[in-house]
Amino acid sequence: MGAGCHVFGGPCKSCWSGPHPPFAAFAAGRPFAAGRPHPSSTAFSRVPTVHSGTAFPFPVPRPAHVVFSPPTLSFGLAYVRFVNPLTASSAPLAQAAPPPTTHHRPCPPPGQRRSRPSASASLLPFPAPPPPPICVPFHPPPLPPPPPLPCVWVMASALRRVLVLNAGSSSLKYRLFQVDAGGTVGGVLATGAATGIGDTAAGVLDADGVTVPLPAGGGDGANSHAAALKAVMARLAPALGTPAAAAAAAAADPGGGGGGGGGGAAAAAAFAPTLAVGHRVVHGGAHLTRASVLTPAVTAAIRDAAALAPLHNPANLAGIAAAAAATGEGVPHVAVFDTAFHATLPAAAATYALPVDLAAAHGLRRYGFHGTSYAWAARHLAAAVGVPRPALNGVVLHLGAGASAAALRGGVSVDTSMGMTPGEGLIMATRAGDIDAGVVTHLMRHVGMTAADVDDLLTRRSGLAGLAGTPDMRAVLAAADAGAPAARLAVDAYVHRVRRYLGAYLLGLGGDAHVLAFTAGVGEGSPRIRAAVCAGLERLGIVLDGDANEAAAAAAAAGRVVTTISGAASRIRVVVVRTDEEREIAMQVVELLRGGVEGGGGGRPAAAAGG
Ligand SMILES: Nc1ncnc2c1ncn2[C@@H]1O[C@H](COP(=O)(O)OP(=O)(O)O)[C@@H](O)[C@H]1O
Ligand SMILES: CC(=O)OP(=O)(O)O
Ligand SMILES: [Mg+2]
Repeated sequence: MGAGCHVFGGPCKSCWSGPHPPFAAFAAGRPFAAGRPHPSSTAFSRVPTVHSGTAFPFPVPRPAHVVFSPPTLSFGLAYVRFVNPLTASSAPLAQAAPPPTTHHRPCPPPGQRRSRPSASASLLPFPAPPPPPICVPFHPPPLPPPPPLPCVWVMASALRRVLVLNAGSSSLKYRLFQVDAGGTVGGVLATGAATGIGDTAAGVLDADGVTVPLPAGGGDGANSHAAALKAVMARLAPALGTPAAAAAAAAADPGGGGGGGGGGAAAAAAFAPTLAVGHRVVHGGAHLTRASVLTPAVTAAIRDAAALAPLHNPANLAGIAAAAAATGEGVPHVAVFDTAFHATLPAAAATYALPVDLAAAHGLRRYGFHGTSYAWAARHLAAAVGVPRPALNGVVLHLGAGASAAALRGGVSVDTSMGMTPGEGLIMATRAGDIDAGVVTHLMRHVGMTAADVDDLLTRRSGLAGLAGTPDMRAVLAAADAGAPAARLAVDAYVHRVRRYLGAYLLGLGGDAHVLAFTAGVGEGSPRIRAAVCAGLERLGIVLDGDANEAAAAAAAAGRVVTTISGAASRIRVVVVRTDEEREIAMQVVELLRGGVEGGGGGRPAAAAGG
């Protein structure tokens, strides 16, 4: 960090010697111009040492691309320099790049050892240096390079809206939030979801309750994320007010009226850098352990991690590329990682019992997912239970289409059921969860399946879909009620798996849990599953109140985030948390850009981070 550059705090003498150019531009009502590079853009010393104590000692990337440099303290304003999220051209960005993941290193002939990996490439805190690894060739699928964006300056305190994009494999959900002058994420200005992306049939965009077909046969391909994003940005143009979004609206609706797509000229005129975009990114790999402004280095690391989350990261990257192209310059993009919340996993919980050299060379370890949902739960549970967050112990069950469990000790993740990929752990809508690795080799040796076949089987054709013929728990429960044996077995196996993890985590917490929380589609929607999970656990201190359990959905529908469903005799408070991953992402975006609290996704509670 350059002398005098007080990250988050004081004047940045090494950046600006005279009036601060972006502030001058802002004061004059002009869009901010590209700034000259910060002379010390590897500086960002306020990132808390999440690798202290029991935390996993991974190198925490220092987001060199973000430099808070208030020029004049009397104004109380902070500027954030956002460099190009997607190109890798500038020298400071190259410095910021995380260590290369080892699977990109060239391999010697199979079976031969390669030279010892560098310290920065070692992923686990092994006490003794491991022997040189045996090389196993590993080739992640190639992904197209994202489009370039120029450097921009944004005044963080000017943020008034955050667009959150959650790009799934076949869907693109979005929500546009209002942000007030104090940085509080407020009302929803627009919401919607594009579905059917990648299908041969036409996809649809459901925007604020209005369903429209996605454009088919366009120049950039029908039913692609890019096509869906284009349609979404056209709908949002009046609210977004970026020149690129306005141009998209004008192109989609040259008449300028109706359907939410008009107003392009007005939007362009009203352009101001008051918008940020938050992206849900499922896998951040070993190095992206907190919400990060998208830079070439960050984007490259997400691409590296795509091999570990093949259902999710490629879709996330497609969403990022399409959104960056749609918003144009002047808009910071921030990635919020599912894996980040689990950066605190102790080594014992994150380690696979594999040869240490092989694991280190190839990043074979447990990461954990659904961290945005757990961060949201942790935000709300401490207050609901009445303990400070750094003292909060409990178990959270995120039971959605993808499902996982997490144990929180001291408000941070100390164990979780998903592993290197989001395939481990609980039975899910279409994923098998835990399975003997021998099943995989058996299928390959004796059934003739390829790795891709097994991937497809375990991630898309298993779970509830494999057991009961439908991925939807509501349909499975209805079939079970109608007496279908396969559906009954599916429910029993599902509940059995959840209880296996619940028991393990309660034991891991030494019986000292304040709270058991259910969240996500099944966790929030099904009193039956909640009751089955909690049945007979009175001696462990878990006693449901049947009426409260049945009434929880109504409380959630009325806007309540945490609803208690346990009775007075319950030592452990049992609750339903209405998860809101999009709002959590928006909050982390604002927190990051304003330089205040360092994100609930950072694996440490805000208080411990000193924010
Ligand atoms: N009332 C309900 N009872 C049981 N399951 C439900 C209910 N509502 C939704 N679900 C299940 O929740 C799942 C979707 O959960 P959600 O958290 O929205 O998943 P995701 O975000 O991973 O797509 C679906 O598989 C659906 O079957
Ligand atoms: C990580 C994961 O499984 O996400 P989802 O539940 O959205 O599929
Ligand atoms: Mg989900």
